[in-house]
Amino acid sequence: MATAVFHQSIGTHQSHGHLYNSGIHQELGKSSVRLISKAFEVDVGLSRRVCYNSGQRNLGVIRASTSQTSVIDHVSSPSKNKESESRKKSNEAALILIRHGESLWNEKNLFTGCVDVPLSKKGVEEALEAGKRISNIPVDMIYTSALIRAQMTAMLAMTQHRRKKVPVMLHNESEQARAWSQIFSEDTKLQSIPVVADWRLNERMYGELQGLNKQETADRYGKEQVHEWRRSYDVPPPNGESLEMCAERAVAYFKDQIEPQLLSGKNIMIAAHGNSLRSIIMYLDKLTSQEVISLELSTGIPMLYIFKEGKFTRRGSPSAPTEAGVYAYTKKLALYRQKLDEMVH
Ligand SMILES: O=C(O)[C@@H](CO)OP(=O)(O)O
Repeated sequence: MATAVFHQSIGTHQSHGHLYNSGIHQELGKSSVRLISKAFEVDVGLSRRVCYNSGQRNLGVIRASTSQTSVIDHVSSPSKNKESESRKKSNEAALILIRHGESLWNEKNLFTGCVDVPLSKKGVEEALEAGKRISNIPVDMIYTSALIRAQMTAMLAMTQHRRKKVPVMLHNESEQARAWSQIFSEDTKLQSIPVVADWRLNERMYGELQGLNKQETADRYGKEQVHEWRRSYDVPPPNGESLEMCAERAVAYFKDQIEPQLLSGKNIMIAAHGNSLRSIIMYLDKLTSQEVISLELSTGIPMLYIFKEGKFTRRGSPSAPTEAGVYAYTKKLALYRQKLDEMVH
């Protein structure tokens, strides 16, 4: 299978698969970073449990704790056999993936990971531009990470959408948050797009590299070592997540929460991060752990997939709202665009 590369590639370095030098833990250790790592470790622990459960595909417990919303229609969790049947008969749905626009730490060339940094001015512009590119594609639900740069990107992009529905953040963190954020008008609900934020779509936790300058780190530990930390599949950066570990929670979340929505015909946008999206694309495009090494995602470039009969087909990136080709991919997309045109005239 040809290696999938979106927009640009950083080259063809090979992963050597050897372990990182454990001495680096002491050298790079910073108490603030440690705190973040600790907080995250708790979550990673939980995700492991989620992953074991997710093998069964019937996730009553996880669903109950994460998918109650005031705006979303509930999708029941089908049993394994029924699921493969319903996959075959599934409705067609669009899936848009967007890596957040440039952040203030991308601008400074710092490892960011789970540090919660906002977009730069350029990132804001990229998010608006991404929004223009997808302004004719239907979006029924939005998933973002728990990090502000992905959330800003999703919200800014939606300001450009021609359908003018209002993205509404769902707050299911407590009973009170849920109760206090209810919408009491069915009409208003219909004009809203539920936005689900979940930490499992977060950037991979970069461990003790978080906050360090990428160039300085390469100068200090060698280009090859740093490339291995950044792009290999199974070598984690010091005290951080490898892509494989990131996939354990991001792909599990995608399968458990997002795929059922696609199966029911909902058009979905996911605004997330370079590495959480690399792991999801690896799953969608069935890339090998060798192929994913050269998969690079640029900031603010939307990628369109069509989900039909249980299969994901990558349709590339719409380059402009006026571009005819993208909307001709499927009848449904063409019709949607036509409706939007009629609404305006
Ligand atoms: O710093 C990070 O969090 C990521 C994305 O910007 O870096 P990398 O390019 O190494 O995946």
